Amino acid sequence: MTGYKVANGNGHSNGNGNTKGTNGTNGHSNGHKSADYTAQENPTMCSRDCCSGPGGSNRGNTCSDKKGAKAGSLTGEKIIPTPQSLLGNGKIQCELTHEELRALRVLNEDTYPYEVIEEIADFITKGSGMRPKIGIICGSGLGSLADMIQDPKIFEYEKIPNFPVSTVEGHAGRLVVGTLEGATVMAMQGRFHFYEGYPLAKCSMPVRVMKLCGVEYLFATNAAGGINPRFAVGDIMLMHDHVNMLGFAGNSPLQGPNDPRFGPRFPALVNSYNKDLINKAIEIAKAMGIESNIHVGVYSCLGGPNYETIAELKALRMMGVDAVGMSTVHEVITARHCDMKVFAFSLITNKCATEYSDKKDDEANHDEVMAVAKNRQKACCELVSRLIREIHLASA
Ligand SMILES: O=P(O)(O)O[C@@H]1C[C@H](O)[C@@H](CO)O1
Ligand code: HPA
Repeated sequence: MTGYKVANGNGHSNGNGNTKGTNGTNGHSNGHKSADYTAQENPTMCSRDCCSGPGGSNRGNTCSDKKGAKAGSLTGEKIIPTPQSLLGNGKIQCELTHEELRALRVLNEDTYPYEVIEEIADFITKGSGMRPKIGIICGSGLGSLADMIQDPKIFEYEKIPNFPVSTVEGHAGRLVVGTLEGATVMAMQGRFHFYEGYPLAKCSMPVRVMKLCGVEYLFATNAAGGINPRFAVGDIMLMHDHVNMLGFAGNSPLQGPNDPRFGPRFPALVNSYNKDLINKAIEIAKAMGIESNIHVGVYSCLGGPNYETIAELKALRMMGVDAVGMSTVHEVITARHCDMKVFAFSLITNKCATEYSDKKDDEANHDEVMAVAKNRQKACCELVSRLIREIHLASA
């Protein structure tokens, strides 16, 4: 390993296992045409595939006319508007305001336009009266990182326009803006995971919000399984690289049209993890007396929500992966795309078995992940706050 001053030599060992739908625009012939609908004529709308599925497939064939739809029930069931039926071909008029329609469209889109991200960032900077310099993403069970923030302004995700919501235990679902060690920061207490059903661009959209709020440094943390046999539960692995397994499968947060206001079409990802910050973190760990619990290594993100099979873990190890999780990589890609400096670490919450065994102990589980995170939150908080202090002092 080059470039890192790990004194205990127990860190990274590279390599070898040791160390949308449109509404009724075609095909719909059973009595009603989407273009005929107005709020006045028809306050309710059929939500079946025949009306609201892609292209109006007319599959249901039970929806005979708009009179039937207006009555609100054709077969005794309640008929409700759907996003697809409302957003179809632009000819539909309904009682939703322009803003509500736009919000529905954004929630149904995979990617967020620059202007929408800008609006979210404005909402946060105006609401907090701050332009934070450091963004923090709290991993599973590591929400206490955000509890350290002084004079916090708290934004519940559900109250932020066009923001997704957190669905995972251990991810509170709020954005905390304030100061930490003198620096202005914003922290996500709860991130979005691919397995929650969000596309990767949506999972990492908050990183772009951070950028437009003024954030220059991204601190991303996660709970991860240790594959490197030298890692113990409770250790911290500073990420110096990653293997993007979702990318191997052709999935990226940068897929789709590229908006150059965020960054280039083809960003380079070598040196994604800031070496100076890694070295500073190692120095801090020495000063804290936890040097023997610190490693530098390679993280890989799988889609989850299932934990990995033994064969998968063996394969990851052969690829040089030291720790495995279900997040962070797409956030880092998005951050590097818009030229943020990145510092990221994994808290090793469980050891991953790479040999077959009947021992139940070998099975990862989320309760254990949360319990270990709770136990180690103090050390993680101290590492983060001391590093932020260094950044702040260096820029003062
Ligand atoms: O958000 P992170 O990556 O810290 O959460 C990890 C991965 C899964 O969400 C969960 C599994 O226990 O913890
Ligand atoms: N695998 C994937 N994600 C995880 C693990 C794991 O073993 N532990 C915590 N998050």
